[in-house]
Amino acid sequence: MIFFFQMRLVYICVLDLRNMFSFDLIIFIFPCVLIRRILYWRHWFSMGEAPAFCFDNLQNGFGLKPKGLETSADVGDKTFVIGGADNDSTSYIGVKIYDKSTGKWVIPTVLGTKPKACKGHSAILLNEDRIMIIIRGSTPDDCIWFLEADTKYVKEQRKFWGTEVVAWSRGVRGDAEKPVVISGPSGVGKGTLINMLMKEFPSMFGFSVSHTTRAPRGNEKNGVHYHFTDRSVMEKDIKDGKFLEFASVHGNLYGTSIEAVEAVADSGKRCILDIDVQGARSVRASSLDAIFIFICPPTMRELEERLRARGTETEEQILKRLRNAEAEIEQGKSSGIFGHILYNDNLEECYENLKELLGLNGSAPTNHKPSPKGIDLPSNHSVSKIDNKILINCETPELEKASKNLIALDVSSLKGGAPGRTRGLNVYALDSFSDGLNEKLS
Ligand SMILES: Nc1nc2c(ncn2[C@@H]2O[C@H](COP(=O)(O)OP(=O)(O)O)[C@@H](O)[C@H]2O)c(=O)[nH]1
Ligand SMILES: Nc1ncnc2c1ncn2[C@@H]1O[C@H](COP(=O)(O)OP(=O)(O)O)[C@@H](O)[C@H]1O
Repeated sequence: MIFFFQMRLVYICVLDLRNMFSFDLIIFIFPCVLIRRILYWRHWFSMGEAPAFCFDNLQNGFGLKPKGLETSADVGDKTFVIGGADNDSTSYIGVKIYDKSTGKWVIPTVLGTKPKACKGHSAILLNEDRIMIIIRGSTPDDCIWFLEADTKYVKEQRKFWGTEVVAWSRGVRGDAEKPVVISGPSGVGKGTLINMLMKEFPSMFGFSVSHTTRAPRGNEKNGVHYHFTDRSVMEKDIKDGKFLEFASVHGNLYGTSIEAVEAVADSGKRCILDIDVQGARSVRASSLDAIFIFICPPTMRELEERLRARGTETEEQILKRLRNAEAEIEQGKSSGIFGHILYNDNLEECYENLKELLGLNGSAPTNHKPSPKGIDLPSNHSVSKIDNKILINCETPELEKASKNLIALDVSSLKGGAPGRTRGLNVYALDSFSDGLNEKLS
């Protein structure tokens, strides 16, 4: 009996639906769709703009649908929308996040160097944690960027800021040589040894110009020896994540900006950092793979004589530096931070030892890598992805004449990343590229 009534109910429902279908169903469904669209658009109008992209079903984490100036990518339950103006200004590409779990839009804290606003870009999701952006019609050095959405760095920064965080990183071809970190007490001869190295191998080494709040000495130039900075400005830059490391040394603030190290690597040179033991410890804990060298004085008495003979500090400053020197030498020798300890007794001998350690004594080194060139992309191209290769199909009239017009970016050995550059991009033309175009990429 109950079964009979249930069947009857199902039958009536089906009949009702069939009756509704022609007219009633349309009346029922249409407002639902309309309300959903209005709710969806409301997000956009509350952001001050109309939707300029469409969400697509991404296959295997790849495939973004650019429309107008914006692209979007899903990472976990968040949709990252890239394009339009930056939150603060119209100069940079903006980022906003739609959190599907809460149904809310979030403007994230944006770290790293941001790419400038552009006429358009393509975007591809890589490894479920970063989005590669290819900027149309930009300069060769400025066309590949990475927006880190869920990398280790972003996860750490999210905890630190207590907000949603994304981080930009510029893509660079090839890899950089290991930087050299040189530490030692004030007056031991670090600057002297570094100057000798830079003078003998000017095309090989570049100095990481630190920031400091100390006053310049008579012969020191801003931007060459240090970036002399106000404490408040430097503290803000540190908070904004612009420094690889920083420390309070002899009562002043010193720090290595990420840009200082990356600029040297960009020029194809090996970066030298003259930093104190605390700074060396921070670099050691960072993702920067470096060689760590500690310079020791022959005796404390000799150190004092060199400091006094240099004549750049007041008596009070000299005494402070000498007091700090003992602890620094102790740490330099026993902390395990430094892979190499050199004694600077005789300057020439110490310099020879330094060169040997860097593989530079004997004949002039020949293994100096040329500075990696940028990628020369035409302004019109389309992008696709196969495994670890991004294929860029060029559409310029010049390239249409070529037998093939594909550029491949190999992203299988990416290194580094935000807050510095993403290195290790490998770029090549596909096989039957004409010779002239192959040259462009070499
Ligand atoms: N942590 C850190 N230390 C630095 C930096 N730049 C310089 N120093 C160190 O600060 C100390 C004082 O440097 P400076 O005032 O130039 O005096 P000097 O070493 O006697 O010539 C030295 O031990 C430097 O190695 C930096 O960017 N970070
Ligand atoms: N081996 C050495 N013997 C004697 N004087 C030295 C030696 N090395 C460096 N000096 C001198 O010691 C002083 C301090 O050297 P500097 O390079 O300024 O030290 P740091 O950069 O470590 O503070 C300078 O006047 C320099 O010419």
